[in-house]
Amino acid sequence: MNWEDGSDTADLSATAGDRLVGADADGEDTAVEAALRPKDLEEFVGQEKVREQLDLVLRAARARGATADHVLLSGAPGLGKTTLSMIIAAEMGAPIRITSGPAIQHAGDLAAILSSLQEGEVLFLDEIHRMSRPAEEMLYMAMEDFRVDVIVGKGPGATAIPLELPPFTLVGATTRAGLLPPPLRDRFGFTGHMEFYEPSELERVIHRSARLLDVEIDTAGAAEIAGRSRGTPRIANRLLRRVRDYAQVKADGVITPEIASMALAVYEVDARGLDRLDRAVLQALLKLFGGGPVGLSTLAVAVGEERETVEEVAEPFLVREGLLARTPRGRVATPAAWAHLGLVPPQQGGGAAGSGQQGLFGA
Ligand SMILES: Nc1ncnc2c1ncn2[C@@H]1O[C@H](COP(=O)(O)OP(=O)(O)OP(=O)(O)O)[C@@H](O)[C@H]1O
Ligand SMILES: [Mg+2]
Repeated sequence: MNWEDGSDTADLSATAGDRLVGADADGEDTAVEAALRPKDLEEFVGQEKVREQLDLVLRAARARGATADHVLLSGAPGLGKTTLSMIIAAEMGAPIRITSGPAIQHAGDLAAILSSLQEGEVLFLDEIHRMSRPAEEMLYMAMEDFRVDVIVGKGPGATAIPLELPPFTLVGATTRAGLLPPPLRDRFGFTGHMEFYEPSELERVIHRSARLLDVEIDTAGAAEIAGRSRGTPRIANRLLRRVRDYAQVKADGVITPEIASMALAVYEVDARGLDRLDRAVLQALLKLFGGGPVGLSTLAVAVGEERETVEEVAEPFLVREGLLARTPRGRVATPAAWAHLGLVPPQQGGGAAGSGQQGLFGA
């Protein structure tokens, strides 16, 4: 069941995938994550709103002896969508079938899966926004009427044979809810939006994982790792494993805040979770362009990366952290960016001489 091996998420994951702070799953994550996944809602850390709402949906369905309504989970990579889908099946005492949008090329692929579902089964459709059009249309009918039309034959002689399906629960996951066509979105009875996690929640994730991995960690050590995990449990678990390696090789295996920060210094993950690429972008923006505004292409050339890498790999987190802003005139550093890199912003506006460099780049 190597469905999460990332082979269908080509795009930028080559660049993003080998980053310690990348949110997409790499090979090692895939292997370890199964063991670290919470098994029920009780164990699932944080996401209070989604958890409470989902708990009601599932309890009510159980009380009625019915199959739960279709559920859509949206949120950034690594926040727990796959985990939650498995929890839904477990809470309903139902088996789960796992597939993904890109794996369904033809409507026929989907028909084959749907027609083999058992009553009450959970069908997890990951990256549901990447499904083909014909498959999507077949899914509409399956979700609403538990029926599909299987097309037999080609051309004018083709006929549609209706096929009844047992009631099932579709759990769709997407990192891009905005890309879902409204008719599809509307067919979900419940939509859960996963938020980035608070550091205190990530600390709980880290303590839990440390226990499962049989690693000793103190409270401050967990806090140190949590603060660098970019609001994402997957990253927290990955950093924990790297810090554990360091603690094992360089110390007595116990993770203290000192060990955590020395370990993460080796991996160039700073106190705020920025890595080498993030800092290179900020540094170029501040040191070469006086804090901007500067165009994306120019910034990319300055750090020796592709435009897309800067835009899609580095910038989203920098923007989220309030370190960088995208403006119509170009990329601009915020005061927090200067502070984070320990640099002093050039004097703004005032008629003082000596700000020649500033003038070159506007502002
Ligand atoms: N709320 C949580 N509590 C504890 N651990 C969590 C939680 N959410 C996620 N994790 C851990 O983070 C890892 C990644 O979670 P998961 O695979 O469910 O993310 P995802 O949202 O499906 O990511 P992707 O978009 O890449 O598919 C798992 O190992 C899981 O154990
Ligand atoms: Mg997933």
